[in-house]
Amino acid sequence: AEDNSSLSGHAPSEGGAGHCVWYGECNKKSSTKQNCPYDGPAKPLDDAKGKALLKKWCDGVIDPDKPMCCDYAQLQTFDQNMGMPSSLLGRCPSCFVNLRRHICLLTCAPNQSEFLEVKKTEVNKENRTYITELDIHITNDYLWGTFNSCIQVSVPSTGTKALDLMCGQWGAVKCNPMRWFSYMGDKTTFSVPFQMNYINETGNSTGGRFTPMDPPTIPCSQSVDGVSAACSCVDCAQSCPVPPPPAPKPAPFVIAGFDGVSFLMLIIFLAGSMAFLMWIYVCKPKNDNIRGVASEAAHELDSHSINKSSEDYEKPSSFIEKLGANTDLYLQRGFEKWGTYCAQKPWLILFLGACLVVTLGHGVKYLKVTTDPVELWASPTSRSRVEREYFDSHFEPFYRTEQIIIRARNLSEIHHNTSDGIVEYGPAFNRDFLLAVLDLQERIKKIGEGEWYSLDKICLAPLRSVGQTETDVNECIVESIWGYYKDSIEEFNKTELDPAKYTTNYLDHFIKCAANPYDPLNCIAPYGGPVDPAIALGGFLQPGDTLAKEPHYEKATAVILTFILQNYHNKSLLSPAMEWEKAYVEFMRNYTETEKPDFMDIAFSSERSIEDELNRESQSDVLTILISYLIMFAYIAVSLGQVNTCSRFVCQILSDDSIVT
Ligand SMILES: CC(C)CCC[C@@H](C)[C@H]1CC[C@H]2[C@@H]3CC=C4C[C@@H](O)CC[C@]4(C)[C@H]3CC[C@]12C
Repeated sequence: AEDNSSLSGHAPSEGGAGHCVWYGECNKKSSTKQNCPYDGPAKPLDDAKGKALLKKWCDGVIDPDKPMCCDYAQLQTFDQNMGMPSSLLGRCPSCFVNLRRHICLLTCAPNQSEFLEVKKTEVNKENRTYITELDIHITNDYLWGTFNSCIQVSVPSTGTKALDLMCGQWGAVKCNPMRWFSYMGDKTTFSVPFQMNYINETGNSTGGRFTPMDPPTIPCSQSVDGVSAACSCVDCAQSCPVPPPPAPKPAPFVIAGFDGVSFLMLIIFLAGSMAFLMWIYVCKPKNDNIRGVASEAAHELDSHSINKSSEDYEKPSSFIEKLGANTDLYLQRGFEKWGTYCAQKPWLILFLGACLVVTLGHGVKYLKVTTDPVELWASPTSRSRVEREYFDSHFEPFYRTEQIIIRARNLSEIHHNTSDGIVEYGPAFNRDFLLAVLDLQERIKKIGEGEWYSLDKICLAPLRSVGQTETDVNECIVESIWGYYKDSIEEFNKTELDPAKYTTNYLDHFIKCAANPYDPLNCIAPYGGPVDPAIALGGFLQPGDTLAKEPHYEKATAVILTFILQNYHNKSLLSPAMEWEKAYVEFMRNYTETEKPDFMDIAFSSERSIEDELNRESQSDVLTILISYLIMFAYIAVSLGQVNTCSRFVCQILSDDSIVT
């Protein structure tokens, strides 16, 4: 190898036009070709096929009719090498166009020397000199613009991000523009012909000799030509629909620093009481007779007296009044007779009464206490209920969910040293805390083991093969952060070294999986599917944040375990699930009361919890209702039954005077 520094160090030619640094291909390197150094003016491209290739890849960047620094052979190599990035990034045109622009300029721009500097050349067996190392001066704006437009592009066939494959060992999560471009410029990377050192505008050691390449970039949320569509939401966060910001809360109603409503009520109460007292003590005429309850003269009350008929009053009564008084009279007489009869034949009456109660009481057999919230709170004819019914009977209802929310208590944040500086993790990432969560999760999975209602028989296991007879709990969907570590402490304890020699551990692994839960190798949970970080973690949203804005999952303060069970429209198939849920609630109650470590705060719920609660409430009501009925009966017996001796009533406290009517 010969260091050919004479090729470098061109001052931009007069008029700032620049010239070529290479032209044509001089050496073959496995699948790609290495260019020949050429230090002269650009040459016109006369080849029609070459122009077609330029139109295909560099439309609008390189003018095919003007002289340039590439020949047809180079354009062919270019064309051959674009297959791979095109299949990875082609889903998102703006990203791909951005990336292509600099490769076009690099390959063909007539003013190459303004931003390219050949650093090393070698001579091959045929005695031809070819380029092996090159500096590319490029602006930060371009690097960041292109990076930002490509970072989220996904590769659906592998379930990864395009930059997982294009950023070398960094993967998409730890990729940044410099890491990405240096990987693409590394001569050891497949299909890269020579070492290309991307030198960004700010890190200039060139002393202004070069004008950095600065192709314009298009954000991924914008269309490339104003006609075609922009990149989809999957490939570009900026393209995702943003929910309208919530309307600002109305200012609280406050009077003199107090809650407005309470304050007004207090004023009204005080004014009312004042007015009432004033009226009593000041305005009320001394000899005014309030028409009282006890007034014998009061017409209305007195009209109920059975001893007088309506004619006994001086004032003639209206028809309605007469009707009322007569009805009263007949009722009174009728019941008087009936009462006397009962009192004369108490045993017969008691016997007949008992018979009646027993016969009617048989209806209790058909009594059903409704605890299904849907039955209770939705009208059977409401449209949503009818539609739900139809859906459920054809496709089965939504799964049964069992959820446990575990919050870290009195644990501090974790500071983790990474190649991107110190990253702060929320207390939910405390090692002991997570291990305790795993322990709890595994014990819940074992509830009912070996019984007819064990979890593996009732859970939702979508990846189980049809007709499979042997079932395993590990096939059950469990949405838990431990899915990222395959529910294994060994996986959890694994550490690695990243390219910058920083140790990476479970924390880095989490960041990687939160960014791409579908990563088939590293992040897929044991059940065979992804774990959504927004469901497995809690407490990571700062006030005002939404899930739409790439939340910082690593700030989580709580973890959530979700177990998903199969649900059936046909309620009779639900008994194993009901039984398991009962055992689960029992277990959780016991765990939170006796075993829960101090650093955990636990809340749990099961699908049957609402029904259980309704059941419990209606049962606790029974006692209340019984007692109030007893009191009512006692009152009626005492006040209407003319009880006048203590011997007839057990209650000694009630003296004759107070109850005699
Ligand atoms: C898949 C990954 C990581 C790499 C993706 C970027 C590839 C496609 C880029 C990076 C560097 C690029 C090369 C840079 C320089 C030249 C020399 C030119 O005369 C023909 C094109 C050619 C050969 C480019 C082809 C495309 C290329 C290989």
